[in-house]
Amino acid sequence: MTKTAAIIGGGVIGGGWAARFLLNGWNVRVFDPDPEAERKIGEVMANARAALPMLYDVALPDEGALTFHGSIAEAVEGAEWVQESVSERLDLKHKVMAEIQGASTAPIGSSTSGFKPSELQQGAPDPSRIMVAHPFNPVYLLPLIEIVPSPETDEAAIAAAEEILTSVGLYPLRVRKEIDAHIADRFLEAVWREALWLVKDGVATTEEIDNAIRFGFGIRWAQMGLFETYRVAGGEAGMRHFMAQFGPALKWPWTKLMDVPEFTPELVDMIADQSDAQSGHLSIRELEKKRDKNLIAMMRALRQQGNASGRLINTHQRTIRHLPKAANPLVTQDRVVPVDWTDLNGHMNEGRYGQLFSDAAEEVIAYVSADEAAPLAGTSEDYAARGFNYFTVETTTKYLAETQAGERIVVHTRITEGRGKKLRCFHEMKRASDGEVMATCDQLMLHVSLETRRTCEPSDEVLAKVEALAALHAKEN
Ligand SMILES: NC(=O)C1=CN([C@@H]2O[C@H](COP(=O)(O)OP(=O)(O)OC[C@H]3O[C@@H](n4cnc5c(N)ncnc54)[C@H](O)[C@@H]3O)[C@@H](O)[C@H]2O)C=CC1
Ligand SMILES: C[N+](C)(C)CC(=O)CC(=O)[O-]
Repeated sequence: MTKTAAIIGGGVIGGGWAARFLLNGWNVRVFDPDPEAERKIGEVMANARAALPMLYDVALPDEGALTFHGSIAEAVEGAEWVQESVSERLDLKHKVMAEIQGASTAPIGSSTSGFKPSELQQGAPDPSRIMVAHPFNPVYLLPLIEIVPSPETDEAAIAAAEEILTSVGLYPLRVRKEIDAHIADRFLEAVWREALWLVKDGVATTEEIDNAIRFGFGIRWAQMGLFETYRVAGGEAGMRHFMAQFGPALKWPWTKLMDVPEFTPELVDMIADQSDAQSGHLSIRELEKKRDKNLIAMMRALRQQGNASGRLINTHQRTIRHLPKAANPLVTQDRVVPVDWTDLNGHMNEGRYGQLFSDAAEEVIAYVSADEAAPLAGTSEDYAARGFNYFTVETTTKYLAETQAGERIVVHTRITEGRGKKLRCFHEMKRASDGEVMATCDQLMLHVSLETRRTCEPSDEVLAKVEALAALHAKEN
């Protein structure tokens, strides 16, 4: 049965939450008194629909239903999860929590950037169901959610939150003790404070500060964070040496510590003018699109390495992927062309067709070798772990129409020869929207032992599945 989330407050963050749940197959019920809320969420949804599917190599679940409601009580009806994302005012959050709990017993996550859960729980009918679930913008792409319970939050509610958020591809990080601004915003604020001083003191422009981040430590942080990065920087002696060498510098006046530059009109003008000079030629929507494409390309690179956010996406993908069903043809790919697959001609590069048809062949191998008892049942990875695979020895690809990033494509595969060690497939890549055939690939594979690295006969079970599929595909459609 389709699950339901209620989103209370549909601004920048509530819109992102709505998109994350909807694109993962949940129904979403929204309440926001702003008459513009529906339009704003529509714009976030458009960005999310263009972006999130590109992170995966399989189709996301069918989108849930998005509905708007006239009151909090109506919006939370039937919801398994309530996400509060109203403006950052404690009195408003208290009022909203009371209204939610007047109509629902579901666990509630608050998007608050700074308030502690015990502050949110003050005066609430049932504090045990309230916790902070702090996301990062854009919520539909960035996986981190800081889960901050107070001692009054019920363990079962926290466990439910962790399960729900993981199921939609998020990374719930439980914060051990409540503290103002949780973990990440404390860093962000410290960095921002320093940056304001550097601009005010004329040391750097907004663009130079951004360059100092994006050409250097910003890239490092995305894959190893802070401590692992510094451990490596300590050389062979690791963290102890790093601390001995750079620890004393913490006491030198490298930073302005807690001093905050006053937001005088001059400072605000200086920063806003520099920011306009840096990025004013692009609208916010254009900047969002640029940001989303860069994030997708970076996270897909981390997927290839199986690290950090990339590892999370790989794990999540396993939960939404399905083994192809016996059919003529077999549907071996259903996905959206990601931004990093295009080239300077602005279309999908020919090398990526090889990747796509290779992925389609992996699905055929997964189908014929599926062993329900095996740990990775239903993936070709599992067959390789059992010491066998098929190697490609010949392909002929025809490129029939241009393919753009963001297009949903399907691959239909037929087994044209399935005898002994031989497995020959004919793949047709089609545009999902109109069924136009955009490329074809004739691929011959041979069954191989990964131990001897030589061809060998498949087992009787695998061969029987290959032959049955070949017989099915020999029939006219
Ligand atoms: N903008 C950001 O970068 C991030 C914000 N947050 C947190 O998310 C929350 C929301 O922030 P934003 O989305 O940025 O603000 P926003 O101003 O874009 O959206 C707030 C929304 O709440 C709605 N609202 C006001 N009163 C309401 C009520 N009684 N019931 C339902 N909706 C109501 C407003 O109409 C507005 O659409 C805040 O707690 C903020 O700290 C968390 C992470 C990042
Ligand atoms: C600026 N902010 C404190 C609202 C930022 C966040 O809370 C998280 C983010 O997305 O950077």
